[in-house]
Amino acid sequence: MTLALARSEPLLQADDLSVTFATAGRRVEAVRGVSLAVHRGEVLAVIGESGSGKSTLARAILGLTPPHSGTLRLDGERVPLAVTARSRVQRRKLGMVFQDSGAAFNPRFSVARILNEPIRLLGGDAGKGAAEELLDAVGLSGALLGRRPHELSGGQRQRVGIARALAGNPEVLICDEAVSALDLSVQAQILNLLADLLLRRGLAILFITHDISVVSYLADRIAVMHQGKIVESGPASAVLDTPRMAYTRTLLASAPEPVLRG
Ligand SMILES: Nc1ncnc2c1ncn2[C@@H]1O[C@H](COP(=O)(O)OP(=O)(O)OP(=O)(O)O)[C@@H](O)[C@H]1O
Repeated sequence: MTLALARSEPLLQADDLSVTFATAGRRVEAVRGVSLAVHRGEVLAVIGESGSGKSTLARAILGLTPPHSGTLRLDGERVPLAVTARSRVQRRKLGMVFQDSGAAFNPRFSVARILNEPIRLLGGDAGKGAAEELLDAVGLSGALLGRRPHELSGGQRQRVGIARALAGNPEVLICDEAVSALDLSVQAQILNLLADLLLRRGLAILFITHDISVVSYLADRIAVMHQGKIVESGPASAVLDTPRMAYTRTLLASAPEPVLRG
């Protein structure tokens, strides 16, 4: 998917990020010294089994779970790990797509309200057809603006989730299991949409999934996470075709056939 753009600063760069949870007298090192970089027009997939630390890594980058050490840069600019007024503004460069975006929507809100909330919050003009433009960007008709989440299909809800993530005009999309809850045919449509947005908007995508069958289509590079660490990374074809680590080979061996091939 990589655009033929001159290499500059990565849009997203994390160095030596670590996150530790202390619960009930037990320390869990969920993310251990993770470094990664994603450039404009590029998809980096982070794969790993459940509990390997993928979601914690995403949450740390988003400032939802502060890391205890490491550095984070967005578009070359250092972002404080702790959430501050300034880091909140800096993190507007990030958009987040969750596994089941619909579950996060207020069931009483219309699609228009779901989209207008972040538009207003980010200082945009919610009255000027911005929500309709967002729907258009994700391949949905403005006719859905009056619908409630339960009146949408799973695929439509995920498209609205992506539209909401785009509301702040982010440069980086962090997709955490963004297609894992969808039927195979709908997965393919959403992967195509993400590929399309990547090219049209010049985004960088960090695509987190336990499901290796979806990464061969979208990912330029793959980082394999195991017990909080990145144990192997490289171009997608190299990691998928000639994995170096036994862990990666086991992970790949347990994967179903790819949804789409790149
Ligand atoms: N808030 C928390 N408090 C304590 N431990 C946590 C917390 N969140 C995650 N963990 C632990 O951190 C480790 C990594 O979890 P994480 O959810 O990041 O993994 P994951 O790869 O995203 O898995 P999954 O896909 O199942 O969510 C696990 O051992 C998990 O139990």
